[in-house]
Amino acid sequence: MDLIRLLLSSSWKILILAGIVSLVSGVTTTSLIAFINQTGLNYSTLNASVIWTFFGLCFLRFISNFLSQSILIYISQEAILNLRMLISQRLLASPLYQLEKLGNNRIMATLTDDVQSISNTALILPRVCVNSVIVISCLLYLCWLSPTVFLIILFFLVIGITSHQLTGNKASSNMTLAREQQDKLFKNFRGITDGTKELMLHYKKRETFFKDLQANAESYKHENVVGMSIFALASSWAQIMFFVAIGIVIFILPALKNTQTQVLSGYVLTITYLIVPLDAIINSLSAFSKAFVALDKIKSLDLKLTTPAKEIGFEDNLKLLTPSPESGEENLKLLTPSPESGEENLLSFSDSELFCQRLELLDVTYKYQSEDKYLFTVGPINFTFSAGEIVFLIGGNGSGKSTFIKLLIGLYIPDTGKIIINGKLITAEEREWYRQHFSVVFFDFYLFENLLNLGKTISDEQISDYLVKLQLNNKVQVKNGVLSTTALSQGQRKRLALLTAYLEDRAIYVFDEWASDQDPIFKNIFYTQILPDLKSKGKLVIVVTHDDQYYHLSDRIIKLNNGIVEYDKLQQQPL
Ligand SMILES: Nc1ncnc2c1ncn2[C@@H]1O[C@H](COP(=O)(O)OP(=O)(O)OP(=O)(O)O)[C@@H](O)[C@H]1O
Repeated sequence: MDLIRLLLSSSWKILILAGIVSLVSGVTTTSLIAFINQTGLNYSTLNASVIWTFFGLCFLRFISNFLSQSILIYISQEAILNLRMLISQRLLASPLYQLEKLGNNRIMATLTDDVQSISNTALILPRVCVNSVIVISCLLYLCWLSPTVFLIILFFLVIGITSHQLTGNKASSNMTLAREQQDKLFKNFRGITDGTKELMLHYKKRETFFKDLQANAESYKHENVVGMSIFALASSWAQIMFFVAIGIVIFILPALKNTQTQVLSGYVLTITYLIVPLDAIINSLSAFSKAFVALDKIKSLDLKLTTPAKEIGFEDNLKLLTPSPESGEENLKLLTPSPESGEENLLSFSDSELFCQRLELLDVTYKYQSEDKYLFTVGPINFTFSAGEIVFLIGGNGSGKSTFIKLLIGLYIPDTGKIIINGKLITAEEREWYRQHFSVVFFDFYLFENLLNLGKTISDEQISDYLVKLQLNNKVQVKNGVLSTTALSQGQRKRLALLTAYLEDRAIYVFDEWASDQDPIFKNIFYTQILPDLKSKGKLVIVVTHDDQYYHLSDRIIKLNNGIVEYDKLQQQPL
């Protein structure tokens, strides 16, 4: 509920307006029924003013109904937009280890399925609101017509709704189980997209994989069928309660109390009209139940969506997320920062701030940990790096090189120890700023087609020159800073990643096994031309490598073994 409050808090004024217009719409609907009831069945009172009043009410009902639905549609879509932005923003602000722990499947399932479930309710929410007003005003009208009839209807309404709620709880637990299966299904779907080649090649593997997928899909279907059927049962029961109520009013009431047929038909008209909106409300409850399951799932990601970023100690992107704790309003505004407000400038650091003379790591350690046990520890690590140095980081598989790199560049937060750049200690406040010193090509890099030339004035011609140097000019063109394609071989894509790093022109370069999938000629160019070129520009270059034939070209070699520095030596004859 906190989350819903937060999502709607930005549009509370429009929400009040929607409430007023919905009220007008509902009251007009009931007035129309009352009007038909009072005058329509009595032809002797028919005159011009009655007809004008009738058409006036029709017009008011049309306008207010249209307006209330439109406003509510706007509000619900705005809430979805805010939810998408909020989740994406908090995901980007979450510590890397938390995202790695959640895994891509859960994150993707939330960004697509959970947001979709909430979107579905957003589409029916306007109708539910308008229908609720109609039901309430019809009930009030009934109460005015006859308190006895009102009490009969209310009695059956309470029985219908209570029994619906009780069975609905059981259905919700099935919905929750179905949602759990959805996470597993997403894992299977990733297997299809990422493991297509392996699955195509191996019949047995494909068969086993498919069986697992089928089991998960069937389990998902089963839980949904059970959950939905329970809801269908509950809805049918609630609806039949209403017909029973009508039966009592028509068949039993006249026997107990002398009631005119005309008055009786008035009750029946009102009650019959009540059934349609009530039916719509009851039928939409299953969608709401699914949305609550989705909200719970989003909460379980522990992204702390409703807590202001400042209070939850997200060390990252603090400057991007500075909500006002009182209302949450500021939070939502900041989801779409406007250039005029200057908010976009908050994260742009001037290049003069981002130099690196000296980078020190003092007793830095990091532990991967699961609930109860430590899985792997890196450190304690003590290094001092200087500008214009080429450092090779070597070690066997699983020795901790990539973990060390993530620590060094500020993606992992050290458990103990200090990182100091140019004499400045890096604390939570500075971490975002600190990361801007690095250009990194990760082993599992991601290539953004259109994020090539950020904030720099580099012409397409200059970029084309780099493409020539990287021997990619026949494959890729650049127009307005956007690459024509990234559909290339793995080695060529890695060269494009290198181009991105080059254009970033940062103080420290880190390459995680960059050369491993380059051909011998380009591997040679990398070690003998590109690295010295960066060094000559005063960059600190850290290279994770297994290419021992080039070890002599570094200024310094650091070897890791089981997370600990095995040796750290300066080369006799560096480059
Ligand atoms: N997300 C993680 N959660 C838990 N343990 C991890 C995680 N990532 C890596 N590890 C553990 O940390 C150890 C070091 O991994 P790391 O990726 O740093 O090694 P590496 O030296 O880069 O290996 P390689 O040369 O194979 O890339 C591994 O033994 C692995 O078990």
